[in-house]
Amino acid sequence: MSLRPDAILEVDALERRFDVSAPWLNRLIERKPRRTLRAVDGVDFIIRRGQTLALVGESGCGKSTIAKLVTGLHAPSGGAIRFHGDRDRLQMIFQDPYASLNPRWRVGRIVAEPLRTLRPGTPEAEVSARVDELLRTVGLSPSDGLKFPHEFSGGQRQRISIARALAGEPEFLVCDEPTSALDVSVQAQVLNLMKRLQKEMDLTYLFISHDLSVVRHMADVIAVMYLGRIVEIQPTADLFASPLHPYTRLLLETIPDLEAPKRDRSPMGGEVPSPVSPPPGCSFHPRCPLAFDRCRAERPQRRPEVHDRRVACFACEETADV
Ligand SMILES: Nc1ncnc2c1ncn2[C@@H]1O[C@H](COP(=O)(O)OP(=O)(O)OP(=O)(O)O)[C@@H](O)[C@H]1O
Repeated sequence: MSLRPDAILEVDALERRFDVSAPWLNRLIERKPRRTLRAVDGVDFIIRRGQTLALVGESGCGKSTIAKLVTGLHAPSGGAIRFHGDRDRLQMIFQDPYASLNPRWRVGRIVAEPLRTLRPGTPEAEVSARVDELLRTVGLSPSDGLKFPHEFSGGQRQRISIARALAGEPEFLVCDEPTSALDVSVQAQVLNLMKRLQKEMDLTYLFISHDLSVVRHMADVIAVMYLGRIVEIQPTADLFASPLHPYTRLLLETIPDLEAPKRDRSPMGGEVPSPVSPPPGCSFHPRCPLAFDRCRAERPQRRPEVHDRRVACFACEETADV
C-alpha cells in the first residue's frame, strides 16, 4: 500500500545486519560470542517521482548498503522497500567508472549492452544509431564508441557510465558517489549533465554522497545519516538555512566557503563509534555538545507522519517546527 500517490520509492524501517563474527573455530577457542554489525538500522524515507533524494554522511554510515538494498544487491534483514516503478528500469551509477566499465570492451558495446538486454532482437543498425545518440546526449561523440575505456579521462568515463545507464531506459537511478573520484571542475560538469538529463527524461534519483556541497544543487530533499540511521531529513533549502541536528551542523561547518551565516563553531571531535557496538541512547551523544541525560539513555525517534522534515534529536526537537 502506498502512503503517497506521487512516491516512486518508499523505504520503511529498513535494516541490514552483517555477521562479522570470527570464524567458528576461533570463537570456540577464544570463547567469543557472535558479532553483528548494524549497517542500516531502521531507515525510512520516500522519494517522489522526478525528484532527487540525497543520502549524506561520513564513510561507513550505511549509504552504500542502502543503495545495494534498493537495487536488490543485498536482501534486507528487516523492514520494507516498496518500489512503485518498473524494476527493470532501475539503474545504478557507481563511484568508480574505472572499475565498473569492462576494460576489454569498446565503449559502443558497453553502451549497447543494456539496450540489447532490454529489447532483444533489435536490428543492429537501430542499436548503433541509438548508441550514437546516447553518446551525444552525454556530451561525447559517436566516434568515441570505437575506443576503449582507458582512452578516456575520469569525467568522460563517468559520462560513458551515464550513457550505459540511460541505454536501459531508466526511470529511477541510484547514484553512489558518482562524482567523488573526479576533480571539482569536472564534478560540476557531470552534476550539471545529470541535472539536465533528469529534467529532460523525468528521472528520479537516489543520490549518495559524503559531501553536502555536492548534493546542494542536486537534491530536492537531503537525508543525513549517522551510524546506520537517518538523523535528519529536510528539503535542501531548509536544511542549509536551518539545520536542526547537531551532526548536520557539524557537516555544514566542514564545508569551506559556505555563504551561510557563521554559526557558533563548537568543537565536536571524536570518532564515529563502531556499528558493532553503538553507544546506548542516541548514537551521536558521545560527540554532541547538546547531549543531556535522556540522550544517553533513550533513542530519539523521528516522527513518522511528516515525511520530508524530521529530526531525531531530543535537544533540538523542542525548538524545531517538525
Ligand atoms: N558485506 C559486508 N560485510 C560486513 N560489513 C559490511 C559489509 N558491507 C558493509 N559493511 C559495513 O557496514 C557499514 C556501512 O557500510 P557502507 O559501505 O554502507 O557505508 P557508506 O556510508 O557507504 O561508506 P563508504 O562511503 O565508505 O562506502 C560499515 O561499517 C561497513 O564496514
